[in-house]
Amino acid sequence: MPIAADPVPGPIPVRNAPGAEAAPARCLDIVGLSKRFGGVYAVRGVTLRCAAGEILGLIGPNGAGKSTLINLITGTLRPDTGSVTMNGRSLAGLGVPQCARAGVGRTFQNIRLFAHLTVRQNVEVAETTAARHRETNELHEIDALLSRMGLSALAGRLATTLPYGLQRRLEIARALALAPDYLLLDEPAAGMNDVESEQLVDLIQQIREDFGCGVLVIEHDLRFIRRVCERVAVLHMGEILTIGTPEAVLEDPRVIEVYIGGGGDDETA
Ligand SMILES: Nc1ncnc2c1ncn2[C@@H]1O[C@H](COP(=O)(O)OP(=O)(O)OP(=O)(O)O)[C@@H](O)[C@H]1O
Repeated sequence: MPIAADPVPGPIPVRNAPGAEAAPARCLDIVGLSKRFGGVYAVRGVTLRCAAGEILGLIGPNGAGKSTLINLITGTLRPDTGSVTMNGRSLAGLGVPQCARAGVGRTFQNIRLFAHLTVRQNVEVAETTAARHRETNELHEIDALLSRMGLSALAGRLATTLPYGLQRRLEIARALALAPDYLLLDEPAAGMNDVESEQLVDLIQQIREDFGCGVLVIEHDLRFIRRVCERVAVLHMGEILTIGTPEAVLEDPRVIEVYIGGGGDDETA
């Protein structure tokens, strides 16, 4: 029998929505960030302000430096120069767990769930960590997250037995359990069919509304980026080529040249 997600419920009452009175400024600031491998810059002088509650896209052809940038933000890699701050707090020198505790949640290009744990346990691990280090509320509780992501009925299944699209959703649920101020999604629509991808657009927008966190989306699917993002930054050879609205960016001749015309990924819209 095919495995199906529960219908995703409507909005949960908002507590930390953008503009809510007690909401902190949840900005992710990247200033002059550089990283070299050998003599080659993977990321060079990148400055990017991810505004509170913003859904910001990060695109660029293969090898542009997107994964390196996300790894620098999340503590997987140490920058050679530059800084990353979350809510004004420097993440310099912090490792992966400390960055997560500081408010940076992420998913991975190649899904990295705990294979030997159930769907529920995968979320539980993150929720337990968050309860010790972050201010959480009822939205971050395991059952609420599973319900929000349409995974309640699958809670007892081993995570890796889920279809690909649902594993991606589970990764988002696990990242949200950490009560992040900023959520970094690395190719969240990869491997999804059109229907799943469309549902994911709605889900990401709903997550932003409900949880009040900003979202940085790395994605090759430009149709997806156009639908979900308010601004898009283009990375090319490790540097920011341009930042703007999806319409302006995707029609920019320089972007078409390096990203679409240059043998990059097709926009299938
Ligand atoms: N650990 C590493 N050692 C050496 N070079 C690396 C390493 N990681 C990345 N690079 C190089 O840095 C550059 C940027 O790679 P990166 O993976 O960040 O690009 P990307 O935009 O994420 O590409 P893709 O879309 O294919 O995932 C590439 O030239 C890559 O070969």
